[in-house]
Amino acid sequence: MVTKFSPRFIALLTKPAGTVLLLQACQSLPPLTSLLRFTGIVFDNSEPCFVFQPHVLHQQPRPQPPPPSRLAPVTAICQTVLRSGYQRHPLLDGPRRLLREMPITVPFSTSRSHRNDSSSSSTPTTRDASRASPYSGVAKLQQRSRNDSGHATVAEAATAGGRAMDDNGGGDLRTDAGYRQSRRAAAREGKPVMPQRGQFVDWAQLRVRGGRGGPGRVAYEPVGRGRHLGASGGSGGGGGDVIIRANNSTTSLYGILPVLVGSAGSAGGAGGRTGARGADRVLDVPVGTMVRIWQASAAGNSAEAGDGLEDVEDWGDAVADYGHPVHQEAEIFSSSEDEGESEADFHSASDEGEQREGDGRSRFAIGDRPPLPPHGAANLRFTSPPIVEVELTQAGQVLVVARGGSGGRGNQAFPSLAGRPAPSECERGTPGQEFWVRLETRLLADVGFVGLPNAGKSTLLSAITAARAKVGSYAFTTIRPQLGTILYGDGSRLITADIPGLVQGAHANRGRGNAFLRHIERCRCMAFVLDLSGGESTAHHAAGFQQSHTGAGAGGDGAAGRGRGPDTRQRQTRSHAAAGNDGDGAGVAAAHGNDGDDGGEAAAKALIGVVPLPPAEQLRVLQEELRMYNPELLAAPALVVANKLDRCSEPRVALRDLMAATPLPIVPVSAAHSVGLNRLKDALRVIVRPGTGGSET
Ligand SMILES: Nc1nc2c(ncn2[C@@H]2O[C@H](COP(=O)(O)OP(=O)(O)OP(=O)(O)O)[C@@H](O)[C@H]2O)c(=O)[nH]1
Ligand SMILES: [Mg+2]
Repeated sequence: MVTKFSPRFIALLTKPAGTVLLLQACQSLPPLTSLLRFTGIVFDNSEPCFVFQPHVLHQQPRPQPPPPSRLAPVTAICQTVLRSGYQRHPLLDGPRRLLREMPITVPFSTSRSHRNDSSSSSTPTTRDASRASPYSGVAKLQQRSRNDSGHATVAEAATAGGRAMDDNGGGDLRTDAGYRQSRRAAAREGKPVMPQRGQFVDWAQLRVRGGRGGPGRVAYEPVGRGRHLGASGGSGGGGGDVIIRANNSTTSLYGILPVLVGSAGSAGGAGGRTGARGADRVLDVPVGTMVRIWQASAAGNSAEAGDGLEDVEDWGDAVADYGHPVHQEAEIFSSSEDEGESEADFHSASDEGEQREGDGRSRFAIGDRPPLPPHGAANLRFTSPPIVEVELTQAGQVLVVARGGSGGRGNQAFPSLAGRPAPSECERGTPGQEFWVRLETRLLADVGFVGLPNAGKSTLLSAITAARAKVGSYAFTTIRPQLGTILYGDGSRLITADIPGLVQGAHANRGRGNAFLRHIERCRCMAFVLDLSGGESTAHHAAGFQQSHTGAGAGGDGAAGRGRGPDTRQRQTRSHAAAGNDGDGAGVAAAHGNDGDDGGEAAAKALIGVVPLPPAEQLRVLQEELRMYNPELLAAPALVVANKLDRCSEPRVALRDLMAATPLPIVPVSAAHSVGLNRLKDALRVIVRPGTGGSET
């Protein structure tokens, strides 16, 4: 069938992409056209020849465009931004690329599931995974604690291990004594500690950068019957975006890498082929996550900025190290320094020859390294307001936080003048956008336990769910919210959340109140957990105080309290623990004994809940704090859990006073002695799902 080879055909044959089929126009053309995709005509001595792409012979289906529904989330988020009156940002302008299901290429496995790129050869090796794992940072921390402090520190940590200091976490790591020891050693030395797997991480801070665009290509091909060469270098592909997506199956910000970079675009090819677009990096966050974006220059910068090409191994360590400050508990963002980071740093980073197609991680690692801040959360500070503030309120909403750079033009895109040699210029791709992102998420629970410190919230959670919350006879035992699930006989379940204790002034962020109050915003219902024996304790304390002063045996009540107390792990490790209200007499008497006349300190203790207020007063304080923080919170269905019934000498009187103070339903319980818990579970179910009454007992 092929009769003649035109110069054009010869040129096509030299293409690196493969061969083409040249067919002369003949009778067999009509049936062939149904099989083959026509791509062009060349004329050779006035005889028309037809050029077809060979792969079509296999009748491959044409690539279908992605379903248009993928665009919907983008539109949705834009609308959300507009509707909610947030400042519009160029990030949200213009047409959006279709969101591709590309990997996050997180080079380690976490409790969060990240999808891997099907085309990616970047599946991490075991060695890579261990290197880049957040726990490699912990291992390093452990190592460092050994190095810095010698065996004494580790031995000390091992001793502390017997004291059951474990935090709220779960999972395999709970059994890893070395890991726990390293956490304790680090905490003692004031170093930041990574959260344990299973812990709820409610904020994270990271740096995002779109992938660099691929470079253009300089290439030539014969034109005009091969008499001279024309430019045929294609443009580079665009860099991948960094995208944040709200996902229902993600519950925590645990394990988020401190730096996310979109993959770079591929270089352009000969024959006018455009390079492939870099892979997007999609970060799944829980629904309800607040995303705040700052310019890259808004925070302190690292001395390591733009220090050229680095070995992948170094990079892995850097990521692991940098992971520590990201999850710190630091709240203050007060001062800032200008970053002084130059574009040239990035330009120098990505050389054409170093780009590897289809390997997001290597591209992420080599030559495209964004500057890292020095260790310590104190270095991540923003004084200016964020340029974008968006809450992802629905599953599937996406936000393109950093767009990839555009690909450089190949020499084909440059003008060529007749009679002059083809242009030999091409462009490098532009770097992607770069920003700081702070993510804050909130628990989503059916019921939130709200109470002053030491009211028994964690004890209650442990009693009615399978969760094992840390219990202690001192205020602020719980510093991270924890979830638990109540299972009912009919198979239904309720998610309950133990929120850290609130103090007077929490709405003004006293005692990190804001961090805790925002979790309450996401609870459908509220259970105000009160210490029913609160008012009495003050009287008991006074008695203990008098006893200690008259020398009539300090802490008699305290001894009784300890005897009754269910918490066998009571420790006096914190300064205010000495004044804990459980096992209390001795501690409070001692505290009062030191400064018995100091009314200011007593008031301060009452303020943080160490000396519990009467139940009605506790409720008033809690409701007042909620009202000051967000008045809508008080509209949520609620009930009162009157806890520590066993400690109350006059329960009827206390309950009657409480009923007079509030119209809310009151459920008296003793969490420690499992009294009234079934009744409480029923009541919780009724307020969460009205109409699903019925006794469990
Ligand atoms: N006698 C008695 N003690 C209780 C009861 N419930 C809790 N406690 C004790 O009260 C103390 C505080 O309990 P937690 O559950 O840690 O209190 P919390 O409200 O979670 O405290 P924070 O985490 O600091 O907000 C512990 O010593 C518990 O053993 C109860 O029903 N009876
Ligand atoms: Mg607690």
